[in-house]
Amino acid sequence: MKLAIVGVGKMGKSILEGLLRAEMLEPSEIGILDTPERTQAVAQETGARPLYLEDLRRCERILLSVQPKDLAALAPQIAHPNVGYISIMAGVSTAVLSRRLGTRRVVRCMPNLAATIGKSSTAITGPREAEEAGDLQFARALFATVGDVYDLPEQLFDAFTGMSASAPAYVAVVAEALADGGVKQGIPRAQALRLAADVLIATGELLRRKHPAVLKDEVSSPGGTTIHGLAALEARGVRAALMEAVEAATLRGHELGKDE
Ligand SMILES: NC(=O)c1ccc[n+]([C@@H]2O[C@H](COP(=O)([O-])OP(=O)(O)OC[C@H]3O[C@@H](n4cnc5c(N)ncnc54)[C@H](O)[C@@H]3O)[C@@H](O)[C@H]2O)c1
Ligand code: PRO
Repeated sequence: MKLAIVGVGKMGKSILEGLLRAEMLEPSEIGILDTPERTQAVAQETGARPLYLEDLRRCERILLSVQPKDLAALAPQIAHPNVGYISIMAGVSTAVLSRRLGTRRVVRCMPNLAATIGKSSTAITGPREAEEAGDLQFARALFATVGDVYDLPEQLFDAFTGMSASAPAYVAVVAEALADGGVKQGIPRAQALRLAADVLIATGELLRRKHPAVLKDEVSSPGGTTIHGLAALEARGVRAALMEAVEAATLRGHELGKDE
């Protein structure tokens, strides 16, 4: 078995689907382990092989996509000397992974939910032993099947998590609030939600071509509608709120990574 995925929830399943879509591995080369019901359902849907804990020792690499709180109980059951580990757990450092799993063949990755549609931005880091064993190279290829991959120094991982990985939730709140604003002014709910999604997608495309400040200035006619809307946003401290959101999420990453 080339790869076992432990935890095929939202993220584990997205990555599984990405690597199957890209034909990086055959379904028969991938094993999955979750609750019995979830394992069965995802195996049936994707063709990946259902695994038991004892099968993991025969896998070349294991992708860990369980919650950080589940690592302590899980690690002793899955620690095998000849396996390379790839983790997407928020906050959990390569040092903690190494200690818990008893190997330096550990890779820390941080994708985001856009992996579901092949548009994740994924940060990757790992020690020399993971590079030498080909684990980093494997992880780069794996995450390239679900979007863009960036090598990132580990000290920036919690910041990357608080910004890029958490951002889909921040932006979803912005979309919902925009739609609420439209509904308050009389636009039907379904139409308001569609308009909010469309303008976020289009603005994302524009932001790839021009600086946010330029885009903002181009939309804001002198004495027009937008500058009045912007003044209201500034009065409510929207910039500070977003910066504080990234800081709070980054600090939570530090906390999640503390190993007792
Ligand atoms: N959701 C995101 O946007 C996102 C983004 C980047 C990273 N992450 C990280 O990815 C990891 C998974 O997040 P998710 O959103 O997919 O969570 P999830 O709850 O959807 O999936 C976790 C899965 O792990 C399974 N699981 C729990 N304990 C297990 C065990 N001992 N053995 C096998 N399976 C077990 C659960 O049944 C569940 O299906 C987390 O560590 C999170 O920090 C999440
Ligand atoms: N979702 C995970 C969390 O909220 C990690 C980043 C995105 O902890």
